[in-house]
Amino acid sequence: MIYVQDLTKTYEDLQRGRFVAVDRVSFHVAPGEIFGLLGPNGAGKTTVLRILSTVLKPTSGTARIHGYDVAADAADVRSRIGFVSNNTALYDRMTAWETVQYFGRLHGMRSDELKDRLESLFDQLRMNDFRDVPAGKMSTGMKQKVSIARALVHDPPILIFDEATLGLDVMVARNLLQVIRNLREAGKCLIFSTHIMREVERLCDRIAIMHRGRILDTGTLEALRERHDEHDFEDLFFGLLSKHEEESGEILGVQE
Ligand SMILES: Nc1ncnc2c1ncn2[C@@H]1O[C@H](COP(=O)(O)OP(=O)(O)OP(=O)(O)O)[C@@H](O)[C@H]1O
Repeated sequence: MIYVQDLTKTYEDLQRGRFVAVDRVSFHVAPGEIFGLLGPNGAGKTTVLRILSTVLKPTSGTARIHGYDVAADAADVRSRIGFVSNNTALYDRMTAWETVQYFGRLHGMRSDELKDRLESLFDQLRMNDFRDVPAGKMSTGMKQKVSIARALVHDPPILIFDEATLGLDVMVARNLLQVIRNLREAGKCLIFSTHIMREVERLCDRIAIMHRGRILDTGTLEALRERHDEHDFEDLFFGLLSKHEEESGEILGVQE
């Protein structure tokens, strides 16, 4: 289970001064659910996910993963999550098998248990034909599969996908979406962040629409359509963003 309450992150930036990248964001994700975080570039998605994965500390607010606080119990949180982004660095000289094995060992897995887990993961993700290929010679799609296997090796209950389909061809991207659906069937708690509306429509059980650090609305696709009286999801998305821009503009206007 993931609980996020009033999460806020500010950055000190030379150009912008004190900049609020994430502004009082709240949501929860249940086991067996795919929660979509949808927003344009700069909305704050990656910042939220980095806080959940304990890489960044929140400025205020709380996030709990499986009962553990991301700031106070970082090690407990890290052992319970798998994080997949589109730019995971891999060691060029390590093969697919060695890479995933290495991360399994880091998670303290025993050799016999790890061997079985690797066999099953390499089958599931169809990675056997490049088991012994070093990362330096892999295609983007192969590398992405290694990153997914690496995130899944310790069988975490929580999985976070940050723009994970970026740069993948349609076959590999579809395959990844199917892997995510299978993980939902297995009862995992999943967050999937993207700016691609179609992926969210096809995959996510509930969706949060994020813009300029704020969640503008959250719900199932049906609930969002009903609430905003708009069937076309793209129109709904742009409508919400424009309304938010107008409202922020008005507030700025008053202050000036
Ligand atoms: N280290 C940092 N210092 C200052 N500002 C930052 C820093 N990291 C991110 N930001 C700013 O915070 C805002 C949110 O960025 P974030 O990467 O979380 O958005 P995003 O929704 O993931 O966007 P994208 O899809 O482009 O990755 C942006 O305006 C970004 O410039």
